[in-house]
Amino acid sequence: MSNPCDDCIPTEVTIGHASTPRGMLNIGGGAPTAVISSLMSASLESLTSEITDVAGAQPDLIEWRVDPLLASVQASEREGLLRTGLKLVTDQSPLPLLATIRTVAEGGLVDLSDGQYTDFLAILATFADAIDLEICHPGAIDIVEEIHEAGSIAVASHHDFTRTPLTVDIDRVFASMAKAGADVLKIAYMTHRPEDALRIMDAQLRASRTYALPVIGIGMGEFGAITRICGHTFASAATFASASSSSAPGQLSVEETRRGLVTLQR
Ligand SMILES: O=C1C[C@@](O)(C(=O)O)C[C@@H](O)[C@@H]1O
Repeated sequence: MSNPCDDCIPTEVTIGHASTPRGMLNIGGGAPTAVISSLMSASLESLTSEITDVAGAQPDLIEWRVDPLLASVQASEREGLLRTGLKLVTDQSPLPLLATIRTVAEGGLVDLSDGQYTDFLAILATFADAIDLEICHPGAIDIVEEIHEAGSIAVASHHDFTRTPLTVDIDRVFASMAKAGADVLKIAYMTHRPEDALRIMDAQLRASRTYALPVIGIGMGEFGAITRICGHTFASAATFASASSSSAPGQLSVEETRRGLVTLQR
């Protein structure tokens, strides 16, 4: 069967570098939908074993969710912990690494000042292969260039853990991400009915045809499960799956996700 997205502008983004032990991964364009699993450790002690567990599930890329670790200590201790954790994770991960600080405003665990959020992302960009950038966070747009100069990839993101926004609002979010110069555009919204999943897949397909960039669309919750396996049909460059622990409601395991992706990709 021909690719349903034949009329899209082909795009491929490389995450990581062949020169590191983590290697590199191409997403978007003709590449199969990549599977990403998250590290959710709240302590340095558990990070090492979690890396082994997550890598053992064989995703294509590892997301380090830094917010549980940062939330475990006082504000004054956070930068030191971030630097130590970054060294540990980049040294030990056998796969390319996406570093994410999910703030409370977007369903995560840590609340940072605006300056601290962007400062921490700039530190992460010096070693991590890709950086999640909450596009609505004040100052986020201003550090896209810094992320690029550090040799990393900017994955613009927008999350709503309560609902799926209206189509017009999702389209606007994608437009602001592309305008900011992001390399990958990602949305993740809570679904409560089948129509929510349809809206996400519709918007992600349109965005992939509008911008020459890889797009990731995720529906959280029960009705969103289909969005996690339909990447080939509806042009989602990557998806998230649980390995050692789940980082969002409705995630399938790496194995289930891969089986679904392979079944629908024919
Ligand atoms: O953006 C996402 C997607 C996600 O929220 C999900 O629903 O799988 C999981 C998060 O860890 C990740 O940063």
